[in-house]
Amino acid sequence: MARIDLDLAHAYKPHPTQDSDYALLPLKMSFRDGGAYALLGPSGCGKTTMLNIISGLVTPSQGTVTFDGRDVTRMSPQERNIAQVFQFPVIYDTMTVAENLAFPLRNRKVPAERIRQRVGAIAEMLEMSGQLNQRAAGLSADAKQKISLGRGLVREDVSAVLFDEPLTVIDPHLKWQLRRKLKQIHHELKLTLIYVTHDQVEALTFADEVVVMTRGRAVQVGTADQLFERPQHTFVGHFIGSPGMNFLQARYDDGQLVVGDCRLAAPHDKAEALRRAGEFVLGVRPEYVEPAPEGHPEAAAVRIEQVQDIGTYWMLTSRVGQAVLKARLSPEARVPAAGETMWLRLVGPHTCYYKNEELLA
Ligand SMILES: Nc1ncnc2c1ncn2[C@@H]1O[C@H](COP(=O)(O)OP(=O)(O)OP(=O)(O)O)[C@@H](O)[C@H]1O
Repeated sequence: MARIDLDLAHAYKPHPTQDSDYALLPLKMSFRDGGAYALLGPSGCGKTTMLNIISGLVTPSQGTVTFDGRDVTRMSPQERNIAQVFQFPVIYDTMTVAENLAFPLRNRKVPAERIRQRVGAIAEMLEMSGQLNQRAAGLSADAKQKISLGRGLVREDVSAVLFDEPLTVIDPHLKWQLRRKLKQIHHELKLTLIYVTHDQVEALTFADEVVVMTRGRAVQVGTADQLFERPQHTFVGHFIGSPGMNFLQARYDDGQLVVGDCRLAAPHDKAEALRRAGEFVLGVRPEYVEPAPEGHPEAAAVRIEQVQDIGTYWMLTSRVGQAVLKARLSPEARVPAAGETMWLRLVGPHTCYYKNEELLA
């Protein structure tokens, strides 16, 4: 296992001049030895590029990759000792499940007894012990991908195991089970795992820390809780959560926050930073927008546009000035009707404030 440090940028085209020429803008980042990470972001944000730079399939156009302080920037995946699992199964159809799992170990001349133990342990973790002597050719796509996962995890001496959307071909129910399994395997094997996905649920259930990426930038590295509670960038607020954070244009005026036509009391501990910022964006998650009594200093009077029953909660859609405001109400709350005016609290301990997309206070 290794600690991985990136200090680099990457452009596929020569002579990049503007931000949009880069697949990865200049970044500095570390992956802890034995940590489970997810690279999360929409299509084209640079996740696969980052993964391929870590594995050695792509050489960064500038900067370095180090494993435990050793410069590996120009080394191949073999020299870096990386295991990789791709979207689609990479296995030998003519071999049995056991032979497929053993293959990476045989290649490395691991003693036969150790291979037997390790293949047995991995098959058990993946619940494939009963299929060890079956030929891979006859297995379902799900089972074949499980073998690919097993082949990625079977070696004990790898620097890291990298996964590129490995559950794409897996049936939704099994996907859920395998995500949990991978997390459990991580706890048992203590391997450094890096997992690319565009699915926030997949990232948040699998990883200890999630790297959120957009347009070639890693905008925040954090635990599920940190990404939910204190998004460092508006993209994180928007991308994490369902629906994401509400964003409202706001300005500071004489000890108050002006949002649309409403004047709200500025939070004491953040008032100075907001005064200095002048204009900013107020961010509040639908989960933290609460009904408030009429005239509450931290609440705005809003007109309810839509009320949806989501089963375990109500989702209100309202408007503050031009902006849409979503609120998630518990089933015990009094539910307003569309067209009603209601007071909703926007300023509270969970409210975040942004300037130029970055967290300000
Ligand atoms: N081999 C390549 N040559 C040129 N441009 C590339 C190459 N691979 C990726 N890109 C570009 O680099 C940017 C980042 O792509 P990348 O595949 O890393 O994103 P991603 O987040 O993994 O997206 P996806 O989930 O769609 O794979 C995109 O604009 C993409 O078009």
